[in-house]
Amino acid sequence: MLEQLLIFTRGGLILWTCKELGNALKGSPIDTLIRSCLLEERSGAASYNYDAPGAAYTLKWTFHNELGLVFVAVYQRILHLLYVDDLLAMVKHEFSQIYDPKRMAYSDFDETFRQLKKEAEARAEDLKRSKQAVGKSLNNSKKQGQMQKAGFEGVTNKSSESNSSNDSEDGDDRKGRKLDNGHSNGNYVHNEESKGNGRANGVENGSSNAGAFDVNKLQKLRAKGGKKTEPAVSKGSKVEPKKKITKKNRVWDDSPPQAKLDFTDSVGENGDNIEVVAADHGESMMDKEEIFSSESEGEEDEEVGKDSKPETRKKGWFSSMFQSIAGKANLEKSDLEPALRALKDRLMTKNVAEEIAEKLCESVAASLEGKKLASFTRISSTVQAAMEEALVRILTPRRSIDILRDVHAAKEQGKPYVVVFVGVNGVGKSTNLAKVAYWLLQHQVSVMMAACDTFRSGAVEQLRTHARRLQIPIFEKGYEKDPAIVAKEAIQEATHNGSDVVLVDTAGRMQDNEPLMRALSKLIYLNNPDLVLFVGEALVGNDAVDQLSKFNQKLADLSPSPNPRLIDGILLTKFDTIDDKVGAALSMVYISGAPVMFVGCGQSYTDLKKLNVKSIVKTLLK
Ligand SMILES: Nc1nc2c(ncn2[C@@H]2O[C@H](COP(=O)(O)OP(=O)(O)OP(=O)(O)O)[C@@H](O)[C@H]2O)c(=O)[nH]1
Repeated sequence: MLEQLLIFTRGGLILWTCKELGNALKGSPIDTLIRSCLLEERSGAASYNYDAPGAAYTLKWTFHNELGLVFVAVYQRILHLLYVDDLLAMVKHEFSQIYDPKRMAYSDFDETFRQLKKEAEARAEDLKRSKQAVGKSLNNSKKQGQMQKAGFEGVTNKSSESNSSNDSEDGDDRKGRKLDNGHSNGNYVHNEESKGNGRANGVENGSSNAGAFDVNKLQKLRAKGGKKTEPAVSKGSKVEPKKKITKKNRVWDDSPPQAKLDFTDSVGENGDNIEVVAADHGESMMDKEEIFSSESEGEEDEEVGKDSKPETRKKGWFSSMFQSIAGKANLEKSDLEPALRALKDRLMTKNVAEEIAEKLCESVAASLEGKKLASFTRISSTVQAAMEEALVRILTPRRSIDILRDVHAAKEQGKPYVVVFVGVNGVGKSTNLAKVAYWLLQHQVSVMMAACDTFRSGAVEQLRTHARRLQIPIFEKGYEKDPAIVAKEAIQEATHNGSDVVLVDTAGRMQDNEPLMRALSKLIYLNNPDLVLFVGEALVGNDAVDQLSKFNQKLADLSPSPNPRLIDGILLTKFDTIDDKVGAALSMVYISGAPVMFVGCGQSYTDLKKLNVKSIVKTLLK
């Protein structure tokens, strides 16, 4: 059963919920969806699973981008409700008809919804029944085929019947799909469901379905002596030579009037050929325009007004390009694709992991589809602006992360503030731990280091050197000790000697190394640090996703606690070595949801900075 359906604005104002459903949802699935999916640019996904104690929900949604509305349906995951997409699409359509930004209450929508839900359920039921019917008929025709093979008279005829039955089935299936495409809600309805829609909505569709196994139809087909698809193919192939015949009209010897050479304007007999050439040309030019936003935008925009008026005239590449820029009423996915593809490539050249670039583009597409393009606005500019917004949103920390404030808060409670540095080997954990220590010292915070890399030889000495240079205490117990215990003793020591902060160095480990990940999980569980800082290299590309997602996954899976601590923040190192390939910052934040708290940009103690979101976004889109 559907648990709830909500309609709210992108600003978060709830306009309508189904009172009839009225079930109190367990946990907070809607808040979680907004926080972890919609706000984090993951809205390109098809659905979202939410688990609460005693409930496992699936959430599906659709946007009306033009009106800025969000429609969310919640149902028990176990039920696999087939009609939800269909229902959402219809609710979106109907609600958009009555939506008024000044209106707050929509109780009149209750009845409409009840009706829409009934219809959607009926269609899903029809679909289920027709599927069963198809299954049965398929079995029957198989059985028939087997009997024929077993030696009945007229074997050839019958077998051709069985063939045509299969062909006919395919043919009708195709027909069904075509009809579905015409369905106004087609974009949002699964193929399966839209098949159902088609059948329920139209007599023609219904008969086409029945016709799949209609004996009369089969006999007619057999009489024609050919597959159902053949005439269509031959029809199609006839069209081509016709086009070619028109080509012959272009006889250069006839010294045609000069005006005919102006292909951009021609509507004459040669129009087809000219249009093909012109259209191709136009498209490729358009692609270029989508990728590189040109400086001469203003000039072109002026032309838009002139050229886009005579709709019926055939257009050359010049005018068709403008039509694609300004002539569209509402943006469709196909309009956005070239610009998004270009943007995805650009993000990837900046070292953004492919998976993330892809998801971001899907999300931007979802946020733009159906939106009206402001007149004279390029699709590429619109897409770029939407992507810029999305990137800023992702990279801007959602909660305030003020370490100095938190350090003082811990101090007031009489305990040290504990930071654990984790990450794979050689990324710069110890060096950047020392930089953070230096930064804290600059802010009159007393620091103690804890040498909990008891695994790699030389690690303790390396940290000791930093401690000596910075003149701060270090807690060390040598090698082959349990790092979780060493950290615990270090924190006790810091509590006794009144250190404000304990910085815990840990051994580098690969995300797949289970024993080491288990040890890290234990260290975190036992000491409950205030901050788990993932140290990652800014040089990584696709590997960033694997590192961070597996670190988080292992910390969750291997923790003895039911509420395991995950990564709280990111320290991105070696930023000085990457030029404009700043994509790792985006990939890491996107995959973990944790903010970049520091950026290491050199090998001296002062080379520690805060991330400048604006400049990163600018570089990513440059
Ligand atoms: N250019 C540059 N080099 C850095 C930066 N941070 C660390 N390094 C260098 O990276 C190398 C590895 O640094 P470490 O601090 O030893 O790395 P680690 O993660 O502690 O290493 P393991 O303990 O083996 O896992 C050293 O040569 C550092 O000088 C940085 O921000 N920029």
